Amino acid sequence: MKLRGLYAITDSQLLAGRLFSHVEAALEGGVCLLQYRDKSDDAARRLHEAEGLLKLCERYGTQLIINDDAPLAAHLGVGVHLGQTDGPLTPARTLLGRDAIIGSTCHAQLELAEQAATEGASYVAFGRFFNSVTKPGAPAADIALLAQARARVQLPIAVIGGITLDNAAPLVAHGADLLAVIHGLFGVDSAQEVTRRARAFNALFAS
Ligand SMILES: Cc1ncc(COP(=O)(O)OP(=O)(O)O)c(N)n1
Ligand SMILES: Cc1nc(C(=O)O)sc1CCOP(=O)(O)O
Ligand SMILES: [Mg+2]
Repeated sequence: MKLRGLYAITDSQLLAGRLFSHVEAALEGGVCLLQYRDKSDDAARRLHEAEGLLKLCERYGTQLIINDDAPLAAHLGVGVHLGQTDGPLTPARTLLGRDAIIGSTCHAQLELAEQAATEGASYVAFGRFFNSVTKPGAPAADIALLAQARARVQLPIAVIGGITLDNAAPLVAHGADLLAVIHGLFGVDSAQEVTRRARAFNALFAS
């Protein structure tokens, strides 16, 4: 499966009361990967929501990724995204199997991306490229990093942090494969607008 296009990420506060409707609207517009990102420790709600999102993803032929939680990903038979403090990649690969999609946060450090590739990651993620409402304190990354990453790491490259329709095109032009977006996709009341934005993000990969 080719990892290229919009990588939609949920946010429990932003999507409170409209998680499924806004996610379905995004899927309608086209989503390559959907990440369920819930930073709470409400295990029952997390399981219920992740199961619901998996059903939606299956209907639209989209892969679901669970943020932080490899055991939950294993329970559902889906992929996982792990940050630098979310546990090692190698045991996650053993747990989830060779076909699972496993992503790794590499901030702005090429060495972390090379290590992630060695340890079996499916894609590497760099960021934050712009000011982020969701995670303002994330370490900053510069767009020049992307050409270096392309040369040194043979994996799909995800970019994240403050990405909107107004600033995403240069990231794609400099080698990004996946645009990982929360607020720039879901930060709007109208489900129709979410669908429009999803289509517009994907159109950036058309040429
Ligand atoms: C695609 C993607 N890239 C980076 C992150 C950030 O992961 P992490 O550093 O573990 O931070 P949290 O998202 O867990 O707060 C991500 N989730 N997805
Ligand atoms: C979850 C996350 N990780 C980041 C990193 O740089 O690693 S930035 C970020 C927030 C992404 O949300 P938004 O699209 O609303 O800025
Ligand atoms: Mg994490």
